[in-house]
Amino acid sequence: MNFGVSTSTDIAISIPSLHLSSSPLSFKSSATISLQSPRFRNAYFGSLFFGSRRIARRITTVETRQCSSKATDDDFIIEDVPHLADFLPDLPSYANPLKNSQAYAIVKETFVKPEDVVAQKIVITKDRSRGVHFRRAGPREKVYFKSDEVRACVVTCGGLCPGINTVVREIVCGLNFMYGVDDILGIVGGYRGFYSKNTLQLTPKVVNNIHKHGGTFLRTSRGGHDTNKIVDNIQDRGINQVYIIGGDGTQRGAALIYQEVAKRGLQVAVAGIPKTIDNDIAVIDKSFGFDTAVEEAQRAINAAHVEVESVDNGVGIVKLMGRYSGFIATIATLASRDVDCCLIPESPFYLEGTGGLFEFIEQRLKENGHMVIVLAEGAGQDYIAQDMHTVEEKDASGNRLLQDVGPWLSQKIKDHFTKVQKMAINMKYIDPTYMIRAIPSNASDNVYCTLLAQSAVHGAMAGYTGFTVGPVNSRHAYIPIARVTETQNTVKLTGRMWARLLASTNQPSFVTYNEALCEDAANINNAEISTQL
Ligand SMILES: Nc1ncnc2c1ncn2[C@@H]1O[C@H](COP(=O)(O)OP(=O)(O)O)[C@@H](O)[C@H]1O
Ligand SMILES: O=P(O)(O)OC[C@H]1O[C@](O)(COP(=O)(O)O)[C@@H](O)[C@@H]1O
Ligand SMILES: [Mg+2]
Repeated sequence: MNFGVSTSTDIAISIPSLHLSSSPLSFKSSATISLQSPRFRNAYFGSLFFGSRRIARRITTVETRQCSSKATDDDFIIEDVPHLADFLPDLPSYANPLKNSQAYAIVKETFVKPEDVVAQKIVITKDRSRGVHFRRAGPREKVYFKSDEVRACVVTCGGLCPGINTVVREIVCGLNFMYGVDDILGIVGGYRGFYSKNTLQLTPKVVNNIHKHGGTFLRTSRGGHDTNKIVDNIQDRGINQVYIIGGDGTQRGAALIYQEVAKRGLQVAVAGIPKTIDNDIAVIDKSFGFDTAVEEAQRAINAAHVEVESVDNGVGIVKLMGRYSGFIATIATLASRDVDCCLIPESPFYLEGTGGLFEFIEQRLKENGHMVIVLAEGAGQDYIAQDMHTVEEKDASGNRLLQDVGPWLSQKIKDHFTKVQKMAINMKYIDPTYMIRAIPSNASDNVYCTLLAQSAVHGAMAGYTGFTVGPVNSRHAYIPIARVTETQNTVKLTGRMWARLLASTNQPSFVTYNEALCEDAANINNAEISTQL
């Protein structure tokens, strides 16, 4: 790895954020540090097996002979994931059986190098910090499980999303075809299934066709996470690899399972695969099924447009999913070009007065005779609560239950134009909410799901645990679970994506720059963290 300096000289580095090494480590920059060396791992994991390790490396001595780039001090941070050997130091390792597999026999570099990392910041400025890096996903030379000793399980939790069945299928096939594992259990009905339901035996044959169907073959649920009962069950059943497919709530639950497993000193790898239709999972580029959902949303938007184009003063409203994050609405709007206005949870809007929604609707109706509004289900929730004096309710997982913004907004618009403006409008309201997530994934999401599943399998076999897998700047990485649960991914009002949307629809932005800054900060900090288990 080249740290932006010479490729052939010795580089002395020290690790200032960690007090475990008093003398700087010295290594060849071309071969780089071995993250898997027992010295490295034991030194930095001993007391830290509950969380991610944030390892800041400052290159303190640099000689530049071959490289033209400027030699400067440089921050290089790796946020690494735990490994079973951190709390089971005597764990034996074995040669990876992939070496002998037909699929990988002709691959030039079968195994990912221990020092390969994925940069979170892809656009960097010369002389500025390179930021955070994650361990690259993929098969490792050594595995920490014998194939015939693996007893894996797969569970799916939370809401549906296109592609869940593909991930389940590919975990089963990946374990079986790549690593010869044939003891794989399906946990039925989400987290509570660990202690309240019988398991299913999963084989490549059993899961062969499930990717062609929407939903989850394993069924799912909200609530019911009881860490002790779950880990007792894992222990009782002799499970040693746990694959957990779910969103932010699920990943929080997975982190607790990992911690309990580590506390009990069990040789159990816990791997999270992020799933959510809302695309609200931090760090990763995009969640699987999102593109499929956006594509399906186009059909609803198109229908709304056709309807309102054919009548006088047609106002179409399409409500799409997005509890706290308006990604589906934003991207569906950008993709469609038939949308006049997009309303998302991150951006508060107002109806009356100058710059308000009513004024904009009136203007568009005068100009075009019709208009289409795309509405994320989480938009305007505070507005509705104020207007209707509603009491906040939560679902079994602790997520806020939303007020139905679609009918509320439709009624407000109708009332305003009939009563106040004395203008008849033709309202067409379409709510395809569940239709966009209850479908099988499209081709590209299927490929994405396969990569996620195979990366998770490689990671667990290699002994990594407490990780979530996902693409970071298009490269799959192992990300510490805590990193994906500490914040939620939201549409940034001060970002270029939202600016592109505003430029494309030419809708009012409803907020000033300073308000947008505040909203962005609040959306990150106030992201509701479900606590009810
Ligand atoms: N903070 C938490 N700690 C432990 N488990 C949680 C937490 N939040 C949610 N869960 C569990 O994760 C599962 C799914 O959570 P939910 O929020 O419904 O969906 P998602 O994972 O898709 O966001 C539920 O079984 C829930 O009990
Ligand atoms: O009716 P359900 O199944 O609780 O799901 C509704 C919610 O699920 C979501 O799809 C998000 O689900 P997750 O939190 O599981 O990703 C939201 O968009 C929506 O508000
Ligand atoms: Mg969620």
